[in-house]
Amino acid sequence: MCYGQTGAGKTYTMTGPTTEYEHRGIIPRAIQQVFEATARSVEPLVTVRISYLEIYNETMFDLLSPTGSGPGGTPMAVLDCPQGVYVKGLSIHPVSYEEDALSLLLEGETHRVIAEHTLNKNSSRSHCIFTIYIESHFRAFSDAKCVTSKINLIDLAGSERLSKTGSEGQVLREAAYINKSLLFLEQIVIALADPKRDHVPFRQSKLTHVLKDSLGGNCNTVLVANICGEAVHVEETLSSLRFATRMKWITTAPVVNKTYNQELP
Ligand SMILES: Nc1ncnc2c1ncn2[C@@H]1O[C@H](COP(=O)(O)OP(=O)(O)OP(=O)(O)O)[C@@H](O)[C@H]1O
Repeated sequence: MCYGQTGAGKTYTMTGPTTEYEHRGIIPRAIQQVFEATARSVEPLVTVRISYLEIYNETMFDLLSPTGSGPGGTPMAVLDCPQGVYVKGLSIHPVSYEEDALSLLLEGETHRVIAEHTLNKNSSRSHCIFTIYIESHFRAFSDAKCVTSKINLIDLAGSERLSKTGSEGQVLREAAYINKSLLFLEQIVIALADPKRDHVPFRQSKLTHVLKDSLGGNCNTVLVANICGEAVHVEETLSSLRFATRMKWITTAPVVNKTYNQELP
């Protein structure tokens, strides 16, 4: 997950420039590694699926089926289930090759909401979650075993000091949603890091609810704190580093998601 002030390079870190493959971002690299690993493994029969969710102004959109999540389409909702949270109505696409997954990433990118302000010509106005679902079936066991995993690759919208971005109208309204949802995220992180807190209010925003099992659940979480190095941004830099420090206080004890006696395809 990439976190930081607007224009600090979160989208660049996650996706990289479209023209220079050698500088590709974390998402294309993760896709590559997943497919390299599946090609190497002989025993498990692996299926890989992809979804791409956008949260814009507290509303969820399916970047891989934009009309489906628009007006009149399937309403999307975050649901809690024993295996974790999932988004009802979000399309999930099976992919067999790295290129298929990269095409879906590119397709989703073209549907993201962006706008221009003083600090970034192409500022993301939404939080985006690219998810890779991996299911491995092992036939060699007497009881067939299935291992399921999920990688959430998250490009958060950037926090904005309105005095610096000079945003107006729609862009200003978007900034208000972005700053509010990042504040809720920070509150969740503070609550998760406090062992005495017995209630963590994940449901107070779509972002925190969707990320419930990526923050305090059965997961490993890596945060990239993007900062602008100039002295003029020192306050935002300190704020991002404080958030990153709080994230480090959260402890999780992930276990492999195994199920037995699954019907093999
Ligand atoms: N490491 C880098 N090398 C070259 N260019 C970069 C790098 N990081 C960021 N940039 C450029 O800086 C600009 C801002 O980066 P980017 O859009 O990734 O910021 P952001 O943190 O996602 O901003 P926002 O929160 O507003 O969406 C872009 O033009 C991007 O190409």
